[in-house]
Amino acid sequence: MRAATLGLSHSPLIGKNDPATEVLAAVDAAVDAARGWVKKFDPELVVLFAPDHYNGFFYKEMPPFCLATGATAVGDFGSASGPLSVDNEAAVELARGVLDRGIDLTVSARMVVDHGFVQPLEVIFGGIDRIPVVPVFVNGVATPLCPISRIRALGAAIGEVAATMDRRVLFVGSGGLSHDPPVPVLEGAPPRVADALIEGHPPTAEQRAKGEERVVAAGRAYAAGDSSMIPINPAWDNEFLDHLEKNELAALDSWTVEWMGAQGGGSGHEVRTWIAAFAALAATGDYEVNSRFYHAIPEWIAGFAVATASPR
Ligand SMILES: O=C(O)/C=C/c1cccc(O)c1O
Ligand SMILES: [Fe+2]
Repeated sequence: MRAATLGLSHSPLIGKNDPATEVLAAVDAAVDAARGWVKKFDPELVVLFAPDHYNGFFYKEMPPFCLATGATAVGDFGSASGPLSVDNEAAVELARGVLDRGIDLTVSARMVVDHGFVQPLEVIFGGIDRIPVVPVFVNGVATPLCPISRIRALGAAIGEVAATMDRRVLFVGSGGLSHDPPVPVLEGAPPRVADALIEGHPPTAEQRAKGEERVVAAGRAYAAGDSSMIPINPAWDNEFLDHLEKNELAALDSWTVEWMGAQGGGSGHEVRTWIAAFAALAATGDYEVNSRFYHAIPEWIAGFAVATASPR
C-alpha cells in the first residue's frame, strides 16, 4: 500500500463571492498544483473526511463521525447531486477494521452529503463519480463535539486498516480552518429552527435558495468588515498547519472544543477533517508536508488552506 494526504478547504461561496483577482490566482495555482500532485500519485482509493452542514446529519441522531458504505449528494449551493462512486467493499473492510481496533464507528448505508464532500471531488477529480471513494463524515459544527484525541484515533485506525490494503490510498480532509459562517446553532434556537435541526425536514427549492442567499450576503458583509462573526484567525490557522507540518498531531489533543471555537469560530472545528486525514497518513509511517498554501479569504468566509503530504 502507498498513502498520501491532501488537506483542502471548501467554501460554498467560491464562484459566488470571489476575492481580488490576485488572491484568486494564488488559490488557483495552489489548487492546480495539488491536482497535479494527486494525478501523479494516481490514487486507487480516496478516503474522504468531510463535515456536514445540516443537510445529511441532524440532532435526531448526531454521531461524532460516521463511515458511508453508500452516499448521495444533495446538490447544495450549485454543487453536484446524485450518487457518489462509493467503493462499498473497501468501505465495509475499513469499517470492520476500525471497529476491531476499538473505535465506536457508526456506519451509514445511505449517507446524504453536501458541498463539504462534493467540492473536493469536483475540484480534484472533476466529479463525484470519477474515483472509488469511502466518505467519512466528521462532525465539525454540531455541539457537543468529541475530544480531538478521538478524531486522531479514528484517523489512525483508518490509516492502519488502509495499510493492509494493496492499493494506493489518498486521504483527503475537507474543511476551512478558522471561519464562522452563519450555520444555525441548536442551543437557544427558536422552536421552528430547532425542529429543523433535529428532524432535518428537506427544504423546498425556495427555502434552500433563500438560505443560500443568506450565506452569500454574510460573505459580502464579512469581507466589508460589517459582521458580528468571529474574524478569520491567520495566527491560529498557521499554528495548526505548523503542527501538521512538524508531525505534532498529539499536541492537538490539548485543544479544547471551547478554546477552538473561540479561536477559530463555530466552524473552525472543520479542522477535525484535516486531523483525521493526517493521522491516517501518520499511522502508515513518518510523513513530510510537500506543499502548504494559506490565505485568509473573508469573501469565502474561510481561513483557506491547501496542503499535501506523503511518506518521508
Ligand atoms: O451554510 C452552509 O451550509 C455552509 C457555509 C460555509 C461557508 C463558508 C465556509 C464553509 O466551510 C461553509 O461550510
Ligand atoms: Fe464548511
